[in-house]
Amino acid sequence: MDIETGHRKRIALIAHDARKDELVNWVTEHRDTLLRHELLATGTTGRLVEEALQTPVHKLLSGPLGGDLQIGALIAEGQVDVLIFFWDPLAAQPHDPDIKALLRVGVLYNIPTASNEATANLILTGLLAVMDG
Ligand SMILES: O=C(CO)COP(=O)(O)O
Repeated sequence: MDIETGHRKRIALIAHDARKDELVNWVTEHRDTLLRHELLATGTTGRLVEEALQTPVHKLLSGPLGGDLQIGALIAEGQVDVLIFFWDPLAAQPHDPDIKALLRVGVLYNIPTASNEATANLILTGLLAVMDG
């Protein structure tokens, strides 16, 4: 897959079902900043973000069907700059091994990763602001 490179950063967005509303609210709040970058997401999350922002999102498979692994592979290939992953701390997921694999490569490749709004805000206001010059 070719994700546009250059000045724009590639931001992967993922949320488990119990936290999708939280992610949709967050992307809506930060719409102007996010629209300056390239967005990719797991299937269902991507559809919701597209609807909320009215902008195209590169959608991978749904998480339980391999979407986490696809985003992990893109991280390994150097095609993701930021990972925003609102995972569910209260419910077991059937694809837990895939989630672990994604989080593992995120650490391995030193990808700024947020699992909650507080950290996601810091990444946007800090890291992306610096990146944007
Ligand atoms: O399960 C997910 C991440 O582990 C998210 O997948 P969806 O965005 O397809 O719901």
